[in-house]
Amino acid sequence: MDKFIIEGNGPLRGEIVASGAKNAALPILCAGLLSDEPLTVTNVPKLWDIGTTRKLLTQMGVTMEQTDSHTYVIDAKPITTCVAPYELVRTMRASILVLGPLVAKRGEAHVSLPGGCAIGARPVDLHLMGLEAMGAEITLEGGFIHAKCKKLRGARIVFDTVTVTGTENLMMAATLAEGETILENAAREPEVVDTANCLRAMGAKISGDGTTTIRIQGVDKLHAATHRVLPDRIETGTYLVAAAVTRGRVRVTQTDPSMLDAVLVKLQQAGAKVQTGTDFIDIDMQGKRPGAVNIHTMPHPGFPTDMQAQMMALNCVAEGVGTIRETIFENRFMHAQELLRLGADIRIEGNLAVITGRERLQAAPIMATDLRASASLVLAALAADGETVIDRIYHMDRGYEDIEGKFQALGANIKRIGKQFG
Ligand SMILES: CC(=O)N[C@H]1[C@@H](OP(=O)(O)OP(=O)(O)OC[C@H]2O[C@@H](n3ccc(=O)[nH]c3=O)[C@H](O)[C@@H]2O)O[C@H](CO)[C@@H](O)[C@@H]1O
Ligand SMILES: C=C(OP(=O)(O)O)C(=O)O
Repeated sequence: MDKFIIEGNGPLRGEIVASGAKNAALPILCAGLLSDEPLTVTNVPKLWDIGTTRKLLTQMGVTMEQTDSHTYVIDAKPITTCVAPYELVRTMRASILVLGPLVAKRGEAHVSLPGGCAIGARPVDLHLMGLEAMGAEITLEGGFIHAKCKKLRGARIVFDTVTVTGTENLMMAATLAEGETILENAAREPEVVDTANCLRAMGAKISGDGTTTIRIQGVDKLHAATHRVLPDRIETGTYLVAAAVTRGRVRVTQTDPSMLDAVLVKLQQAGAKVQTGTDFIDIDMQGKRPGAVNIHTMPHPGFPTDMQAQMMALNCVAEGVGTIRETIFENRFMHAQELLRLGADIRIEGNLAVITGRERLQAAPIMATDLRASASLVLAALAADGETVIDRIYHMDRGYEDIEGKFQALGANIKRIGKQFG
């Protein structure tokens, strides 16, 4: 199993390019199932989850041809089966995103129930409730969701909890339904908007994405299109926090600062000088130790839960006491146990973490438990004295392209032992 060896060696300095967003690329690749004509997707990040999506689609008979390092052409015309098997779904929960497109276009779907994961139970009841409201017949048997419907019909669907993939799944399904679908209390994440942009390029009639009410007027069919995936705001944010943790100065280019408002405000509160252009963000700690910040995770445009672990790493080395309240997932503090092993001072009370910053952390062998937890451990290791070995970093390969390459470009002393991904 791959490990990272990281030696904290002072401030990170330099420039990196943001990759395409994992959480937009995944629904967009699945949107290819909605048409019998090809969908070309560019700026697809090189990640494990993209490889898993490719396996998932190709085992259905769909072709997903890679035409250059970051471009895929999906052709769902030759589809032979509408099954998403357990072996793939269990490694990537976002596999649930094939459910809506399959029922809408093919009239049936058989998707393994994703089950719980390291960050919480993560049920999919709202995805199912929405499809049922649109006329699908849903049964659960043998660990599978079986959904059937000759033709979905438009419905008004009210989410009692904001769900990102739930919004995307139902928005995709509604593009081919009869009549109008209204999604209330919809997720406003930029990745939902990017998915809507791709669907519109395919001929879908969608309005209101980016607000809490999305309206979709069903059409008979979707057509060929090309779409560029938007930049990854969480990857961007992770490198900005890495700069803050190491008291460095970093520029992230080919990104979009408008998607990171809540994160940039917190970095400024931590003492960072932040400057933005249309497609870049500069952060400069001017050699100073960051100050502790208080975080409360919220659906977009609030502070993203996917940046919570990284901010905990920041608070571990900050001056003062910072609190983090996780309101989206019930079990997303797994990184805290490992940060403690590096000498951090963290007290957990339910969904609240109280962190007292330490001037320095000390290297120790630690283990990654989920994607963003891994990122927080890398950041903490960069600010620790000595050589930290992080095990199970395959989690990080799910969501960060060329991790070592990008950190090394910023001057970090990081190397991988084991088999290089890619
Ligand atoms: C591939 C992808 O885009 N993943 C993101 C997506 O995950 P994902 O879409 O799975 O997360 P959701 O937005 O659905 O989850 C939000 C909350 O709603 C609950 N819930 C969700 C669906 C449902 O049917 N019933 C229910 O109760 C969840 O358990 C959780 O407590 O949004 C999360 C929240 O921003 C991010 O952390 C993930 O990175
Ligand atoms: C939790 C995440 O991803 P996923 O929903 O794919 O597990 C994430 O990107 O932080």
